Amino acid sequence: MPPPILEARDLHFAWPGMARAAGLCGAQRLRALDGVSLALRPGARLALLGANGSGKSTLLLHLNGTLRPDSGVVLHDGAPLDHSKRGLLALRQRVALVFQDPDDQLFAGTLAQDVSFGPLNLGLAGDAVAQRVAEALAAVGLENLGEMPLHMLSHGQRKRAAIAGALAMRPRALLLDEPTAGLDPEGVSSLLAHLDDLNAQGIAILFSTHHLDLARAWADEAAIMSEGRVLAHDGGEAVFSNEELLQTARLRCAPHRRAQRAPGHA
Ligand SMILES: Nc1ncnc2c1ncn2[C@@H]1O[C@H](COP(=O)(O)OP(=O)(O)OP(=O)(O)O)[C@@H](O)[C@H]1O
Repeated sequence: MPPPILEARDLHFAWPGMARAAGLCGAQRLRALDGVSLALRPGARLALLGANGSGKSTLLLHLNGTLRPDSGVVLHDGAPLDHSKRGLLALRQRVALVFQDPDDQLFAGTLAQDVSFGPLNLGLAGDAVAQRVAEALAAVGLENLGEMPLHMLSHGQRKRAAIAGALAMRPRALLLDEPTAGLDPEGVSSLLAHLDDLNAQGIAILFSTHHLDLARAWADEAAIMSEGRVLAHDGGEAVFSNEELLQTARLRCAPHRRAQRAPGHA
């Protein structure tokens, strides 16, 4: 098995104010991450599954160095992350995170301007930047929309634009937080096809979701998060067929039954 590109080892993390909030509402949960370990290997197709609030986004923010753990360590190619400005710039050329809400990521006037931000920041020359922008837009099927103002793109197009911005850094690992949220079925299938192409080019892909069917359809391996812990990380079917595990992680629930109306009730 190849060594991991990224590895989280025993991460603990509490958001500021979490303990106080837990006290106020009587909750038991004091930390967003409670001893998380997870490895992402070259070429992986890994789904990070968990119910709302299980800690997926918090973990992804640790994997790209945005957050620093209270304890534990994230390794990139076997070395602890360097959180200096220079270290993070180097990391983000290798590991790109795409946020759940594209509007947290996109900010420049036109699509092409936005996607060129990362390469420009690397100090690349104009031709090299243009080349990267063209490649990234083509990889997500937005090659004809480069001059479009961002606010004129649909939500699905903005999701793909955010991925293009990440790809322009030519990463080896792409971390996607709920990439299908807000997409219609056609948008989901087109996004998965783009992810297939990227993975075929050797990019390791980790995406978070709470949709079991989606994870089952796309991923080779799955990690299940619950209450700030990784309960299991294994080949897809070993995880997806473990009903007890899926129920513990609140990824399966009893079907909703509509209440019966009283006889004679109009
Ligand atoms: N900015 C924040 N400030 C304080 N607490 C936060 C913040 N972001 C997340 N949390 C808390 O951290 C825990 C984990 O949240 P996180 O967003 O990582 O979960 P998630 O699995 O990504 O959820 P979702 O599927 O709803 O996006 C939750 O208890 C949440 O309330």
